[in-house]
Amino acid sequence: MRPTVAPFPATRLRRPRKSAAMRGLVRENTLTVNDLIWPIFVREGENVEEPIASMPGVNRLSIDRAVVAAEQAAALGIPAICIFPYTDPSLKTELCEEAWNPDNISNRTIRAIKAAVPEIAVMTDIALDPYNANGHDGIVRDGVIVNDETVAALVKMALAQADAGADILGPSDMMDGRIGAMRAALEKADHTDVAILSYSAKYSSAFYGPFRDAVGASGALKGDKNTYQMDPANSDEAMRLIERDLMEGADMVMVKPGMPYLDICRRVKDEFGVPTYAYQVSGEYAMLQAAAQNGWLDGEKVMLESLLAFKRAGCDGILTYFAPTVAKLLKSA
Ligand SMILES: NCc1[nH]cc(CCC(=O)O)c1CC(=O)O
Repeated sequence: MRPTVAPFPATRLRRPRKSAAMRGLVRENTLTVNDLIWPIFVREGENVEEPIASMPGVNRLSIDRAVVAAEQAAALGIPAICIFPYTDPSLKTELCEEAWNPDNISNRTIRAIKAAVPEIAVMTDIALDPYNANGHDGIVRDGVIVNDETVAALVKMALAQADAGADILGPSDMMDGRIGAMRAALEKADHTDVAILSYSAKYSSAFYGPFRDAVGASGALKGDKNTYQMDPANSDEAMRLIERDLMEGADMVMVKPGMPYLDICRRVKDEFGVPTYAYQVSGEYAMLQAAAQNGWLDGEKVMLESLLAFKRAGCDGILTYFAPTVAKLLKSA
């Protein structure tokens, strides 16, 4: 970069910060409603909005309420909604067959939303944990999460979601080879327009705790996910995973969690220049909400600041539980 700072007082870097008008003129990044993907949790029932204790302000919704949420999101201009299922414990098995049931809670929600609000993009989650008796993202044999058998199951899951009308598939399982296998299966099934947003750099993080409560996987999970999710110590490895998933047919890539991993977001954008997303995960949401509820932080301000930081780090969009709140704020601003 060429030097742009003449010696003081020729340069006074406070000049462009003098007023809101000046600050607006020199602002490098902005957060807009187009940057938001809203994750929601769905469950059985009718007219149900069940609070999740560790995620204040977030509810598990029955399908009819999820459709209303999608209508509200579309009215606010939110481009995409992402569906996560709370599965009845009686449907969880070792082989996770419910995951590719065309009529599971997730696939019925996709159909209901696409029928009522076709303009909103529907994203899904592809991983076995909500359907697995042991809470893992993959099939477990003799204590080992088996890769290739899991990929075969994930492909069935992906096809069922595409058949239900999903616009964006979100593989969050971290198995090897799953993007290529899904892409090939989608092509073969004539689902040529279904996008894959790969959770490529997904870390084995303690920030997922509240989410596991939300989908009812916390109690079931034995052990940790360290043999498939990434070591939080690594950064070069994330670049290899991103490149691998792009080469296998991912359209968009994700870094997860968000705020503690902004360095990874920046590297991905700089090295690959592809549509890059971050997930502001449940634990990040819980931290900000808890502090705001105690009056320790200004909730609205930290919400906006945390999301703007993702844009500055190079992200094209953010999955955030704050999506409807922030969309309303941006609309009224
Ligand atoms: N594979 C499931 C999945 N998909 C998204 C999240 C976390 C989202 C959040 O914490 O908000 C998880 C949890 C996990 O990997 O244990």
